[in-house]
Amino acid sequence: MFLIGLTGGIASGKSTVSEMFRRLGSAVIDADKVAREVVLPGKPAWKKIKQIFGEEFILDNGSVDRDKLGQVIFNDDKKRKLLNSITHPEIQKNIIWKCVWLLITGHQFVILDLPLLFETGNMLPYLTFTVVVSCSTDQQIKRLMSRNNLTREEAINRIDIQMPLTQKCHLAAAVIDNSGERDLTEKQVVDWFKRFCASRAHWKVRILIFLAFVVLWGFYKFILGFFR
Ligand SMILES: CC(C)(COP(=O)(O)OP(=O)(O)OC[C@H]1O[C@@H](n2cnc3c(N)ncnc32)[C@H](O)[C@@H]1O)[C@@H](O)C(=O)NCCC(=O)NCCS
Ligand SMILES: Nc1ncnc2c1ncn2[C@@H]1O[C@H](COP(=O)(O)OP(=O)(O)OP(=O)(O)O)[C@@H](O)[C@H]1O
Repeated sequence: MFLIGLTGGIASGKSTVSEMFRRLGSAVIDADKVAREVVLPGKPAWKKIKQIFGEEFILDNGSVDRDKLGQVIFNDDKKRKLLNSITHPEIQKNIIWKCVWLLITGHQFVILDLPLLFETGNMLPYLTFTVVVSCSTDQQIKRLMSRNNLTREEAINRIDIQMPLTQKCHLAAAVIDNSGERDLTEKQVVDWFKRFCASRAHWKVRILIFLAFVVLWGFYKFILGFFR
């Protein structure tokens, strides 16, 4: 299985790109969705949030008040680290189980859309390849302001708490530029998908050569034993 870590800055276009990979046939694990699953009412992380952050972060219907929690953790390093220490181990476990399930069910390509891939580093040892989705800081600010209804200051603040996008681009094996029109991004996605397919084909050939070698070696030993 090819497990491809997809990351980027906040609102740089990770979901947009992972949706393009999904349309080409990849399975996608979205860490933001997993982060929502692990805080569903009654789950261990939900209990800890209720206990540590307080009842005021739980809505009447029992779910976590995401807006309120966001207002706090995006403005307070200590509280963010605290929330991370509650949610990240649960998110990681859930992702690993999802990967095992996708492996068992025969999926060849899995895109792991993980915003904090390089910040936490937890999933890096399991990945075949890393891809960063990039755009300019100005585009990030504009997209974040219009999607999340934030002020410019709030948007800049959310960008600044993550590792700089330029640094992520240096760490990744590939960069997909999402600063232009969506169809330009899609062309790059198709191109990378073709390369992944070619790379998998190379692996298949290597495995076949190895198996052929093992069979020939066994046959050679058998013949040698026969004439002794
Ligand atoms: C604070 C929460 C409740 C806000 O929820 P909300 O629905 O408003 O935002 P959402 O979850 O869709 O996140 C949007 C983006 O914010 C950024 N972000 C979220 N959490 C963090 C964090 N702890 N540190 C840095 N950036 C973060 C990511 O780029 C993410 O894609 C939520 O983000 C959360 O539970 N965060 C902690 C878990 C986490 O680290 N998630 C990130 C993916 S592993
Ligand atoms: N090439 C593009 N041109 C214009 N708008 C775009 C482009 N790509 C993405 N967007 C818009 O920018 C916003 C952020 O995109 P998206 O949700 O894919 O980012 P993300 O990196 O997944 O965000 P997050 O970090 O919050 O998970 C969305 O409203 C999306 O529709």
